[in-house]
Amino acid sequence: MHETGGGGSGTMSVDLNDYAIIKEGEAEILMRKNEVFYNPTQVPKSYLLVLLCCLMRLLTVSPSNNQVDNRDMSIAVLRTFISKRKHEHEALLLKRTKGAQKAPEKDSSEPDGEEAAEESVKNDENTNGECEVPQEVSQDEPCSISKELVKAPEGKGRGEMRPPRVLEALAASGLRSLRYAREIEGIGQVVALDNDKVSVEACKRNIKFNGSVACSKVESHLTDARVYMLMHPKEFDVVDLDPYGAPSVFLDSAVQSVADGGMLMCTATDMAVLCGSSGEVCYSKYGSYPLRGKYCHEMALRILLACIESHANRYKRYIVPVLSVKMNFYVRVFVRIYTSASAMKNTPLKLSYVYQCIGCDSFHLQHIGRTVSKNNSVRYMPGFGPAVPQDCTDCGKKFNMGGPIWSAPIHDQEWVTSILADVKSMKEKYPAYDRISAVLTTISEELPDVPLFLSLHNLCATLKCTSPSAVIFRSAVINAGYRISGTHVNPLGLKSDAPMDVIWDIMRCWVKSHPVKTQPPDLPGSVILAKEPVLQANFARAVASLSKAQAKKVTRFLPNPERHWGPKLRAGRQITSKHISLLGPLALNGTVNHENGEEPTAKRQKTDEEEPTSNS
Ligand SMILES: C[S@@+](CC[C@H](N)C(=O)[O-])C[C@H]1O[C@@H](n2cnc3c(N)ncnc32)[C@H](O)[C@@H]1O
Ligand SMILES: [Zn+2]
Repeated sequence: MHETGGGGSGTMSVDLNDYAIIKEGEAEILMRKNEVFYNPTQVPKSYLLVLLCCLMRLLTVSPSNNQVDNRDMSIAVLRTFISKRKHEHEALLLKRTKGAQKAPEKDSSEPDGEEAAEESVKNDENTNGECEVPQEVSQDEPCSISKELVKAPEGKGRGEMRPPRVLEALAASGLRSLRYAREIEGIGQVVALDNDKVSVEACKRNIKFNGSVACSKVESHLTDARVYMLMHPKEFDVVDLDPYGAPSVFLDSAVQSVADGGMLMCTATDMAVLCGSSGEVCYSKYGSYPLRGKYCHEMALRILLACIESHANRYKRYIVPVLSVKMNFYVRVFVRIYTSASAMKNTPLKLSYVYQCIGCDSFHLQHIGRTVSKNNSVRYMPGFGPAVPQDCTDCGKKFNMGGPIWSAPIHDQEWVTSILADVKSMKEKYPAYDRISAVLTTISEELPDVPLFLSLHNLCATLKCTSPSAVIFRSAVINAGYRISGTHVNPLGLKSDAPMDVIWDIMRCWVKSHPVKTQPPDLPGSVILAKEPVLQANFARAVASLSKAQAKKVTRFLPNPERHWGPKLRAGRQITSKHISLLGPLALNGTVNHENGEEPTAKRQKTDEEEPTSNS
């Protein structure tokens, strides 16, 4: 028998023989042996599905868990968040001290960013939507740091920073909250919610099992997270959403619960929806149309960001993404949230529609909004359109239109560098070190201002030619005067600021020296190759054709850790013949086939239904 207690929350008798102990990082959680289902993707809300019963034999289990990546990455981001916030706080105090010295008659009641934002809102209401702001108001600078930050209820003196409070809105057994509390120095209270009674009981048991630090820092509540977040506006420095499937129903309340300058961390695992298996479902959940293609996972990230921004805008708030990752079979974004009615006007500049050719997969972005600068002011205008003619100038086919997507940067490279440096300095603290450091390394080399990416395989499939090596192709792009990088989303993806006509010219030149068999003349590839290239591509190897990490042979991608790697069923669900027909026979292994269940096939069958009807 084990008496768990402490933190003033009473004691509880637990017969350890009934449990397996699952350890991850410094946290340990108890799983009932006779019920245990250790879902390698999520720690379940109930443990009915007995597929991995061999685990029951183990007393202590080390999770081979791809959710570990998710939690490790979140811990890494949180560590950087705490250190950055400290610096911002010190800078704010310094600014205030200097301000007070310059104008001693002004006291701390001077409007700060938040009050200024409120004033800006009032001004907006008075101007009846006339969108002009003085140019000297910085368009990009996050303009408010929470007043709460300096209230320091737990601090010793005025101006001391309060330890960040974290809300894990969908906590299940509490493993994530426990890791945050036990592993992150300087963290404040962690509130773990779940609307499932069994999960909350498990969470409470686990808090006690993890000893005094956990007991003093982590609290667990049985409640609907949406209601709780609405009841606690701007109260949490960090809100973590890690749902089964789509986070969309939680976003509206989550964006309201984050303090100014705070962070929202949000996972979405409904990749099939976000990647275009049923565009209308994606539209109903996220307000954007996905497009099927090799870049669909990056598009998924950008759809999620656009959706969060749209919820934030409803409350005169806006987001600043610091890190957006596609890992395994989910996407997760880390965004800061600020309040400013004037900065919010920039949102349409950060969103775009995407036109994707149904014949050759060329894609083009169209911004929703633009600005016009005149004298000392900026005027906000709708974007110019259309960005493309009715028919693709490369192959003559029609376009599908997707989006809107977030087309501004999805990472803050300074943050990425700090997170990566921090992760490397504490290697042993991250069970998923290899994976998260590889992802962060690749992200650190991504072109920050290029949304979406090309697939060399797709280009070659369209032309039906052999593929140049990535190094040769990258060299040709660089030699043509453009930039190119990899993407963490896809080992074969290439981000470039070269326009599509340049890309096709490079490929036309490649085909001249690597001829293709004659094809029917109306195929997109034949139409493209029928034109002479304007640009004469130079395939001589360019110095920058390998990224720094590639040149140093630093790992950028890891192979999947096991066969049939993919999302598991929601905990507690039985696999039935219905699932097998939906998910394929591999579902019997508890996995959804990654290729079939998650990502639409690369070169899809183009059906008549996919062709947009003509306007006439
Ligand atoms: C994927 S699990 C969370 C996993 C956890 N974050 C981790 O890292 O181990 C999602 C949890 O959300 C809970 N949930 C679903 N809807 C909820 C709601 N409206 N309010 C609170 N919890 C909810 C479920 O009961 C489930 O335990
Ligand atoms: Zn085309």
